[in-house]
Amino acid sequence: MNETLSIVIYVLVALAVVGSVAALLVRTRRTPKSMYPTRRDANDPVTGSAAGTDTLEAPPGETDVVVPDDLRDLEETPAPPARTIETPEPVQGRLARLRARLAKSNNALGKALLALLSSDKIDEDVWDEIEETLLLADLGTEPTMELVDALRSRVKVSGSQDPQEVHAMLREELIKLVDPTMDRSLAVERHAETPAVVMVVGVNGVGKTTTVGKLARVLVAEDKDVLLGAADTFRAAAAEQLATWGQRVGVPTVRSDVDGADPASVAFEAVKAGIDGEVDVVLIDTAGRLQNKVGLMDELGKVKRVIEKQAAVDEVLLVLDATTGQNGLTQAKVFAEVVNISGIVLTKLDGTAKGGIVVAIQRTLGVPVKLVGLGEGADDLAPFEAESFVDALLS
Ligand SMILES: Nc1nc2c(ncn2[C@@H]2O[C@H](COP(=O)(O)OP(=O)(O)OP(=O)(O)O)[C@@H](O)[C@H]2O)c(=O)[nH]1
Repeated sequence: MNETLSIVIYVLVALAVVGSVAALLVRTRRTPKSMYPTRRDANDPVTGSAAGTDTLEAPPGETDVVVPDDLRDLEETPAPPARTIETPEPVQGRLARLRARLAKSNNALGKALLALLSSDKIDEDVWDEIEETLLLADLGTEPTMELVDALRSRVKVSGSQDPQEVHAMLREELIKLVDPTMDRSLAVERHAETPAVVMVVGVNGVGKTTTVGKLARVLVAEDKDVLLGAADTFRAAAAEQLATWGQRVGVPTVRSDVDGADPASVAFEAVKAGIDGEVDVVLIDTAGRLQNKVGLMDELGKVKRVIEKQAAVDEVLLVLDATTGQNGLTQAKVFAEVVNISGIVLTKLDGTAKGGIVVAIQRTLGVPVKLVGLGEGADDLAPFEAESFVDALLS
């Protein structure tokens, strides 16, 4: 009897022990995970993963940095209710579509040049017309002269009037002008301790916010962890516009709800959140500043200096609107005096036959065009490649 009683007691004790261990395990699993509890590695989940059914992940935790007075309301956009995150179009498909669009918008230029070069006899009048066509495409005076001179002497030396041969020569000379040797890669690789930081600058209305949104999509499609900083505190709706772009691909946005808050502080907080959250890339949108307003341009320099207190700025992308032609060049020069521009984003190339501006800008600044905007759609941003650009012009 005694023996039976001890067995029953043993069984009860054993059951109680197993029960409490199980309860402990379940509770441990339910403990919410912080974004990256330890150093991030390849197995960590990607915030805002491109997977079509993912929901938004909470933005990085609070920072312990002292927030300036006018930024008391600085906040990261609260995680919105679960929503479907868009999957950006893969790079290859996007490029093929955009190439076709570029070819279409520059059709007039390509057709005019080929028609001229196909004439029975390439005489002085034809050369004059070629010159005029290139100038109208915003190639700029010096590059136009160089190209026409080079082509003339090649045609003379070869004695060829065969349109196909002349076309091939024109292609080669144009590629030389666009310069395939320039490094057009984007510096978006994370450093050991800090994210890559990309600042996007330019005058108002050129497409900065749209470019930041499109670029975030490209990076998310490449499985990068991205965070946006809305340092455009000048235009009230800009932060909202940026946060909407971010939400679409599941990327958090650091912003201030105070109108006219100090943009440098917002940029600082964004980079801080990027460091704490161990993201790969922080993209900073800035206000469209009028390049003739000295105060605003000084402010842009300050934004950069403040960011650099915590992390290197890897790219400063100057956004220029291709439809503004030579005016864009004047803007570019003023910006280059305030910050070191590392690359150009040429937007609205879909709406102009003035693709020649690419050459003029690169010549003036000595900085490569790295990206081109070819439409208002979310995936209408393409890396710039000299050869395919020229092929699109001449197709
Ligand atoms: N067709 C075309 N439109 C574009 C392109 N990029 C931007 N846009 C449009 O240009 C307009 C201005 O774009 P935003 O991104 O708001 O310009 P922003 O430079 O941020 O403007 P501010 O915030 O006022 O400084 C919007 O209507 C965009 O849809 C492009 O590559 N092609």
